Amino acid sequence: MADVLTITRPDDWHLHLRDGEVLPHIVPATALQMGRAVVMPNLKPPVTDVHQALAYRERILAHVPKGRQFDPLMTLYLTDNTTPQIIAEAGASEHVKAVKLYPAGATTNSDSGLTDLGKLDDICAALTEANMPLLVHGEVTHNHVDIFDREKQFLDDILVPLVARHPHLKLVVEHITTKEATEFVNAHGDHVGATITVQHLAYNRNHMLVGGIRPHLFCLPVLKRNIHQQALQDAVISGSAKFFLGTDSAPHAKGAKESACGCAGCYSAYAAIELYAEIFEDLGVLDKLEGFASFYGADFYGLPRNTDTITLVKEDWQVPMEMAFGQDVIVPLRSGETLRWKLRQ
Ligand SMILES: NC(=O)N[C@@H](CC(=O)O)C(=O)O
Ligand SMILES: [Zn+2]
Ligand SMILES: [Zn+2]
Repeated sequence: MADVLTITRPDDWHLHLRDGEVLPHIVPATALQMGRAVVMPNLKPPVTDVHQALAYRERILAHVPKGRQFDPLMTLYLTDNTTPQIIAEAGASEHVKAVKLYPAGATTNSDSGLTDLGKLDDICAALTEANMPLLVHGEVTHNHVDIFDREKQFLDDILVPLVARHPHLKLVVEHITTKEATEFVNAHGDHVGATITVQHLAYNRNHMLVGGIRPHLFCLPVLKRNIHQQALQDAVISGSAKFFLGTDSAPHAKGAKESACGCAGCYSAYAAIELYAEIFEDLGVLDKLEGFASFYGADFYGLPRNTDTITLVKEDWQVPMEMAFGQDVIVPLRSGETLRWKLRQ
């Protein structure tokens, strides 16, 4: 088995960088690996127009290590006040690449999200016109729907009719977690894709709940049963260009996760490509890593593929138990464990 793996530089098509005093601890991790990242807009308050997105982008760029060319691809947060005019402005801007739909109450900082999904039609028409993708956190939020069924129900109730009404809309179902989501994506044309995280490939709900509750594996959409994990693994094994890398790396301070009401989100960006490499190798498809990590997302967004490369070497290293996070600390995914691949810097 090869001990050195050189691939085209990857991109992260779903990333939370947060803001303020944690940026110096969070931005370099991704900038050292990835050429670009789609930066999620769920700040407090959320990023809702081009002006705010460009200001946030500058705050991010201030923490990119010298000598690295890292391009943050910005997104706007859809609220009840988003207009087709705002979408058109985003479409005309060089640095805003997509719009993110959070159903109100679905996840971290989603309280400004869309309360009336009926408003989506005008937005989708404007997005189609601008050839910009709609990124969705695909979960319904009704109290009576079981948390493990919320993604499937969103597909059935919202996305199936939406893509039927907007057949040319580019749609990314973010951080998919179910067999049904892989089927939905596969059943549609090239304009429907999905991101897949490290944690949803590597774990199922047993890992989170058997033998004690592991708050650092809690993210949204929540880990599902093993047949769903296997469906996601099958999606990447298939090598289909509809599925691409999106870490959904979502750091929260240790205390906010190890709490009576713990926050959702896993921090994987510190070693994103190494973590995916290990999974792809375990699945016997290391040769499919480059397409998933470096080609298919760029192709979907209609952006050029990166032209430089990164090299991973087979070298055991131990993940720290904690990492700096502003005044706080964060517990990274696989903290204290040994990883097999290391990015050569
Ligand atoms: N994935 C998560 O569990 N959390 C994300 C929000 C999100 O992507 O849904 C976060 O911002 O913390
Ligand atoms: Zn989400
Ligand atoms: Zn996310």
